[in-house]
Amino acid sequence: MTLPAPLVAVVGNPNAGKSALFNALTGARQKVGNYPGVTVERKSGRTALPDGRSVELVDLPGTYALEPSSPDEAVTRKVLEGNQLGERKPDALLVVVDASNLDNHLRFALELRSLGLPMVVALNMIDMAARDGLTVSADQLSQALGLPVVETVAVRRRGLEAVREALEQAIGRSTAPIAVPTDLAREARRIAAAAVVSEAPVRRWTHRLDRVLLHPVAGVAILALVMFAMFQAVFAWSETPIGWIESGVSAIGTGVTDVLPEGALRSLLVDGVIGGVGAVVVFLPQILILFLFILLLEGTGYMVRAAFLMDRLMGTAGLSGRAFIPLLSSFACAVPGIMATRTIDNEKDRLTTILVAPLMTCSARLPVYTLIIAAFIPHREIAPFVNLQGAVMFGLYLAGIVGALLAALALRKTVARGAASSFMMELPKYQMPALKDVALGLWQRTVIFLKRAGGIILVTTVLLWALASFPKAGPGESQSEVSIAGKIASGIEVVVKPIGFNHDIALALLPSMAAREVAVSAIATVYALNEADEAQLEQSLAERLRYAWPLPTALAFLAWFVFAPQCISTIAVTRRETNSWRWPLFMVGYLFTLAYLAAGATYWTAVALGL
Ligand SMILES: Nc1nc2c(ncn2[C@@H]2O[C@H](COP(=O)(O)OP(=O)(O)OP(=O)(O)O)[C@@H](O)[C@H]2O)c(=O)[nH]1
Ligand SMILES: [Mg+2]
Repeated sequence: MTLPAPLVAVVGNPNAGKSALFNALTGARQKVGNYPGVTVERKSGRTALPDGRSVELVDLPGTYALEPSSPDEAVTRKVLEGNQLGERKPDALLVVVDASNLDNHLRFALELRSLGLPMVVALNMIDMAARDGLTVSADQLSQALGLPVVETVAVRRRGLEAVREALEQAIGRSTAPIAVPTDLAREARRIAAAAVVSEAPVRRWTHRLDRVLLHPVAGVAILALVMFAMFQAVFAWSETPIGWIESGVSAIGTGVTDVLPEGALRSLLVDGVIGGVGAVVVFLPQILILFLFILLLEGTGYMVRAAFLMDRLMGTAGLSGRAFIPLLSSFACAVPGIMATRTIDNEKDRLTTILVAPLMTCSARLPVYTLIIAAFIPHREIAPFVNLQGAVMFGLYLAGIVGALLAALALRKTVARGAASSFMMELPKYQMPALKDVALGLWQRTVIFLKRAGGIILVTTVLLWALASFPKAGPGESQSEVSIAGKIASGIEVVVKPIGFNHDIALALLPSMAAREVAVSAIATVYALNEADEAQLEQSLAERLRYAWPLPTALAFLAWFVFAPQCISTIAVTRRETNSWRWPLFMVGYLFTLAYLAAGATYWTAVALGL
């Protein structure tokens, strides 16, 4: 009776070069099949050891950790533990690691030691590492890791004989399991550092920076600080350019007033188009400052680190780490964010992400937030370099994020029951952001914003102008009460009065379903129609609001906008991406409920505090 050839499983992180090494070792002697019951390819082949014995190699899918997060990874784990149907338990492991990405790849290698199987480590891609200015020593790595390590360049067939020799020595040797270190990432970093002979400055700096920026406490604190500074800048740097746009808009308005005779056309242009759309356009500088920060952070390589830091936090809320990028793009707009959830392959993970994406503060909320903040929150330093206005804005963004995490947690316990799958990402080197890309990104945001202003916002505002202009108020009557829009608003007011909303807000709510910024243009238009008084027209919208609204009402309005799904496009894209009306309706329902409760709680708390 002949014994079957020893089985060696080729394992490692995705893209380590497993298949390349497997192909190089087995040459033409490969067989392809499927694991019974699962659609993962089983590729096996033979190679001859120096002593003439033959071993069977099986090439496994790339895996980040023993805890599987995908069906592929589940197969890998089962094979390694000898539980996969149709596969015997391996006699040894050939662990392939990428030399230029050692600390990431060593984590899995360290976990694998707990299986108690003989292991050989192929230190692959040393050519790529050398090109990056990194020299790694197989001997030093072997010592630090306590395993045989062989240098390979799989695609150039370098190191194949050494792998075969190492396998020959390893197979059959009894090996005790080594417990997985408690701080796996730190241990992997330590061992990787011990293996490095020399490193180019960029790589060294990247590692030094990462030690601080990826630290679970310091790193998160720095991220919060960066975000905080970003919102401070949104207010601090925008004042001057906003002043320019305001003067420009008001000059155009005066110009048109001078040229046209009094009448409906003049009112349409001055009160509707220029007054309404102009009130939104002034927020362009703030949006650009916000995106300048985001683009710079992306360009330096920091954004991926932010995702890495958030991964754990999102995991506790039941969100997949893959949700980070869709949620991050939802800060620009939930529509592309929701479309980006297609990269999440688990259905429940994806649904949860879609349902909470509208809670990320999109740039369309910025005009609303800024208007109310400028009107009601004093421009005052509460600490050195910390302005109250920026702090409130930061708080509103934070409220959205916290709301999203809590909502995800609740959804995971109810309609989208299940646990989140984690993922690992490759961290790029730090670099100077390419200014051309940043400029291009800002230009694109400008175009998007102005197109919205000239499109949906203009159309809705003109429509509202018409509804708010007719029928005309008689003497002693108020235009905003008598008009069609005013009548509709009075109906809505009944519902929103308990949460402190007034007639102005009730009037803005319906049209701002088309686009959130319309809340600003609508209020601006209605005020322009209402007040023929020249002196009042000279005042900015913020100044007029300050006198017209009590503070608790303004705060309730802010709280409302953190949660309310005031956006038809988001509802439409949710319908398309989930392929039914069920989830968009659910989303609208739960978000409006949250908005109502939050606004009410804010209003009554503020009233109780005597604000
Ligand atoms: N320069 C260089 N490239 C390599 C080396 N080994 C593999 N590659 C390349 O790296 C890429 C990934 O290699 P694969 O063998 O497909 O990696 P894998 O580990 O099987 O990846 P998954 O199956 O996705 O987990 C391919 O483009 C290979 O050509 C190497 O030693 N040097
Ligand atoms: Mg492969």
